[in-house]
Amino acid sequence: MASTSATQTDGLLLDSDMGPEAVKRLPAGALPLLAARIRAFLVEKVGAAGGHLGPNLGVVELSIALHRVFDSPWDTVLFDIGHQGYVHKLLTGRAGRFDNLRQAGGLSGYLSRAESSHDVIENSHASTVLSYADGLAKARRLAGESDRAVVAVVGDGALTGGMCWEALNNLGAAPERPVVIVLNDNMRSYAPTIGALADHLQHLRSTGPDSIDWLVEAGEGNNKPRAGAGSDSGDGADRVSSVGHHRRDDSELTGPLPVARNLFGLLGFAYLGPVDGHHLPSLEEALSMARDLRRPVMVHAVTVKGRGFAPAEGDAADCMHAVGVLDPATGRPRTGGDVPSWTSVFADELCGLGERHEDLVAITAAMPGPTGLARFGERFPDRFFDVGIAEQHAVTSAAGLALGGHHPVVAVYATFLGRAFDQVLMDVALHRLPVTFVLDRAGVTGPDGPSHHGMWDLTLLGAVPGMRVGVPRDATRLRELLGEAVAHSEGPTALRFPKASVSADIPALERHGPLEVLHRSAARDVLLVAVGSLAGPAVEAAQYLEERGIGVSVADPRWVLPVPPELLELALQYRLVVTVEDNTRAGGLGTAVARAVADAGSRVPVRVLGLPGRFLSHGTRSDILAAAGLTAKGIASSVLRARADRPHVGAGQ
Ligand SMILES: Cc1ncc(C[n+]2csc(CCOP(=O)(O)OP(=O)(O)O)c2C)c(N)n1
Ligand SMILES: CC(=O)[C@@H](O)[C@H](O)COP(=O)(O)O
Ligand SMILES: [Mg+2]
Repeated sequence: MASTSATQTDGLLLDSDMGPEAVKRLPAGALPLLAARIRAFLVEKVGAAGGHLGPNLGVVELSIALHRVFDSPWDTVLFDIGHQGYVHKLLTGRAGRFDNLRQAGGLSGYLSRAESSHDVIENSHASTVLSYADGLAKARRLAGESDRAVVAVVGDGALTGGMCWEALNNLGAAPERPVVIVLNDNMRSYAPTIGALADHLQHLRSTGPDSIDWLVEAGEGNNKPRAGAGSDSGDGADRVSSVGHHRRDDSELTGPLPVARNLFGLLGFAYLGPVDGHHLPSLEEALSMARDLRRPVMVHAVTVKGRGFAPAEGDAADCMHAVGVLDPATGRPRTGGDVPSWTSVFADELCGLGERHEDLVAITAAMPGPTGLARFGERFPDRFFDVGIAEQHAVTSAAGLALGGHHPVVAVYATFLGRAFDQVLMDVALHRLPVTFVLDRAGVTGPDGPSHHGMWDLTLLGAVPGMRVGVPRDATRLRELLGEAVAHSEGPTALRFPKASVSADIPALERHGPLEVLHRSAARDVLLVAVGSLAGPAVEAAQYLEERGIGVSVADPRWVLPVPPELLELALQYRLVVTVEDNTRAGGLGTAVARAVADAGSRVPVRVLGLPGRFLSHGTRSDILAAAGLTAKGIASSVLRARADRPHVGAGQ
């Protein structure tokens, strides 16, 4: 085999237009150098911009092998979540675009059909990939294109999500639809993956192919047992890699397939593995076999999250799952102010409440660290539950805990609550159960793009009978509202706060029930109703307008949904009401206030300020809020425009 010089490899492989064909043409001997170059590239670019470093370092060889064995985009290679798609992007002509990774107008941190025909799933919510694969495989078969492979890459964490098992139930029963599932098993979500599935994967990893007791040959159904493949059964099996992928001679590919005695084999999948997910020859062998089997198959690849970058591999917390700007030499964060985050205020307060309320329990869906529940779990291990990436289960399990006399706190990112809306509505609210939902990353999150903005929770929760939604404007109100929420036993409550440094405290001038007045004008011109952290910009806007002779008062309802009667009473005293929320305008607080004012028979105009009713691309939180007019300047401009539209409306009309 001709040796490939480093220069040629370097020059050829990470050019901005390098595509899968170039990767296929590479001699096997050049691949370790390609992998090393990709790792160095990832550390440099993700260290400079922030992003998902650990997950992508773990799939370098897997992504190379996928693009050498399959012909994307003729074959479809799907990634679950897509946070581990950087290497795929590098191998599909986008190496030159990583300098503005996750920045407005730049490369998305997830897959993007606008970027490439090689990208399919844009949704970053976990556990969807097998269902997409099921649908695509059906479409390929109906089009007579079953020769186009459908490959689904799913993580061990995502496999704890219920949707995966709904899809496996369908895929395993359809031998005529040859979906290739690639399980990227790095034993972690953020933290180590929990549950019986994780235990089963550990069994498969630790016992190697001998764990595959070839029970019976498929097809004729004869019951001739076969020795464990990969052992010294003398059946010609030989290990291709250290982890234990075994090799069968070609005759076995055409003959009836044995059934592996493991979860996937018993569900109808051929099982190939465990394969060393960093050993390229084994990966290419297993993926080629999977491709040629022409039936549903699970390739179990064992990888290391953060592989090849010591600070990530050794990071016990989360293997640098998602990082900010780093020093590539040390892996240490370059930024990181000392202003506490909303999450840290919540984490501390919940621990304090846990001391005072023995009925308090906490539930996370595989995100103890990012949601702040890890501290509660360390303090109260018996009252803390990580259920895996399983928000639907988290919510209904919380309902069960509430039925058992506890007050569960379910902490999830706001965007992921949508996954469990039916459970919130029918398993919790219908039974009027005391469950508190704490929605972190509410509103615009920024670099994680459209499926990560938490911009629909007020709309969803506003439709839930008996649900009370609190939105703190600062740390003091977060502590107050959390205490009020866990003391509320007549039904569910929810609190939401953004991915940001916590806002400076804004004292109240007056208190009317749950509502606080933050800025009072003698003239009852305009009432600004500010939701949560937008109170600061609203007060700033009011001060700006007051200097220009326009009387603006600012109210913070604190408990925003259902609309407090005190808010309606106040609104009816003004000539114009303007609501401001970090939520889609479609059906949030503003819509509820407008409806309450109309239902009261009043003609006071209500102008709703919020996020536009469309998907918002990635960028910084501040830029996206500014573009939506949700800054002091934007709010002031909107008030001026609203007044100009209705110059003569009197108070209380
Ligand atoms: C429904 C949902 N819940 C939570 C998350 C947050 N999240 C992003 S990546 C991740 C861990 C995924 O673990 P795994 O599937 O094993 O992939 P890995 O990061 O290990 O490659 C989680 C929980 C999500 N994207 N979707
Ligand atoms: C992919 C995923 O869902 C998260 O890892 C996402 O990147 C949010 O991370 P933050 O915790 O930085 O908001
Ligand atoms: Mg994982």
